[in-house]
Amino acid sequence: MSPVRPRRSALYMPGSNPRALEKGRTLPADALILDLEDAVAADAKATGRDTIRAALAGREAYGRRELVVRVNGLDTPWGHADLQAMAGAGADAVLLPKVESADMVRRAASVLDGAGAPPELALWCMMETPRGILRAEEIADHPRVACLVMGTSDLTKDLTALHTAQRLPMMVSLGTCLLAARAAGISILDGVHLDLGDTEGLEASCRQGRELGFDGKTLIHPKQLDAANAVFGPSEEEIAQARQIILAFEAAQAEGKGVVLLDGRLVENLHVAEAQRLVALSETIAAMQA
Ligand SMILES: CC(C)(COP(=O)(O)OP(=O)(O)OC[C@H]1O[C@@H](n2cnc3c(N)ncnc32)[C@H](O)[C@@H]1OP(=O)(O)O)[C@@H](O)C(=O)NCCC(=O)NCCSC(=O)C[C@H](O)C(=O)O
Ligand SMILES: [Mg+2]
Repeated sequence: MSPVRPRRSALYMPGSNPRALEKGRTLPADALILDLEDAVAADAKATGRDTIRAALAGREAYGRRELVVRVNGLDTPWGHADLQAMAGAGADAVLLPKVESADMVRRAASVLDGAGAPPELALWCMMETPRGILRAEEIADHPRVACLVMGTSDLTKDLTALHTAQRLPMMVSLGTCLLAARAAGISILDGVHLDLGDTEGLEASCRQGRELGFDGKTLIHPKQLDAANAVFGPSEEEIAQARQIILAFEAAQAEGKGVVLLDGRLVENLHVAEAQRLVALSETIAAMQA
C-alpha cells in the first residue's frame, strides 16, 4: 500500500532560478522538484547545484513540502557531481532521470552512500524511456526507491508517438508503471501537461490520472497547482462516504458480521481499507494546510 503522504502536486522548477525556488516556499505544492536536468542549461549546472544547496540549507522555510532534487544522469558530465553534492544537502529525495534498470539505481545509490547520504534519503525514478518502462518492476523493487515519476514528454519522443487529448499512446506505459509501483508498495506520479493555456485539458488529464490510480501529477507552472490538488485530494463527499463506510463496518463487526450493505452497496473489509486511506490522506492534507 502507498504511503499516506500526500503527493497530489509536484512542481518542477529550474534549480538555477533563485526566484522560483523562493516562490516555492509559499506555493500550495505537496512536493517541489528542484531541477538540475532539462530545465538547466549546461553552463548553469554548477551554479544550479549551489543555488539548490542554499535553498535546502534553509529548508524550514518550505514547511512540510517535500523537497526533491532532479539530478543529471550518471552518463552525463554532471551526474556524479550532482549526486555527491546532494547526498547530504537535506533533500527528502533525489530524482534520477531516464532510469532504465535496477543496476542504474544501484549505481546512483552507491554514489550517494559513498558520499555519506543518510538512509532516509529516498530515490525517485523518472520512467521515460521504452527500456525503462519494460523494466519498471525491477526498478520499483529497489529498497531505496520510494516513487516513480512518469516522463511523458521524453517517452512520447522515444516512442515516436503523438501528444493527444485522451493520451491513448501513453496507456500501456502508464499502466505498466502503475502495476510496478503498486506491486512494490510505492508512490507514482503522472507526467506533465505542457500546454499552460489549456485549463480544461489539464483538468481532464488530472482526472484521468486519478482514475488510473496515480497519487498525483507533476507540474511545470504554479497556475497548474489548484487543479492537481483538487482532483488528487479526496473531496468532501468522498471523505464523508469513507467515514460512513468505516462506521457501518464497525457496527456490522460488533454484530459478528463480516459484510454490510450501505445505501444498497456491499461493504467489505477491502472497502474499509481504502476508506481508512482516504480519511488518513485528508487528515494529513488538513494538517499540512494548517
Ligand atoms: C515555463 C516557464 C519558463 C514560464 O516562466 P515565466 O515566464 O516566468 O512564467 P510566469 O511569468 O507566468 O510566472 C509567474 C510567476 O510564477 C513564477 N513561476 C513560474 N514558473 C514557476 C515554477 N515552475 N516554479 C516556481 N515559480 C514559478 C514566476 O517566477 C513568476 O513569479 P513572480 O516573480 O512572483 O511574478 C516556467 O514556468 C518554468 O520554468 N517552468 C518549469 C520548467 C521545467 O522545470 N521544466 C522541466 C521539467 S518538465 C520535464 O522535464 C518533463 C519530463 O522530464 C518528461 O520527459 O516528461
Ligand atoms: Mg524527461
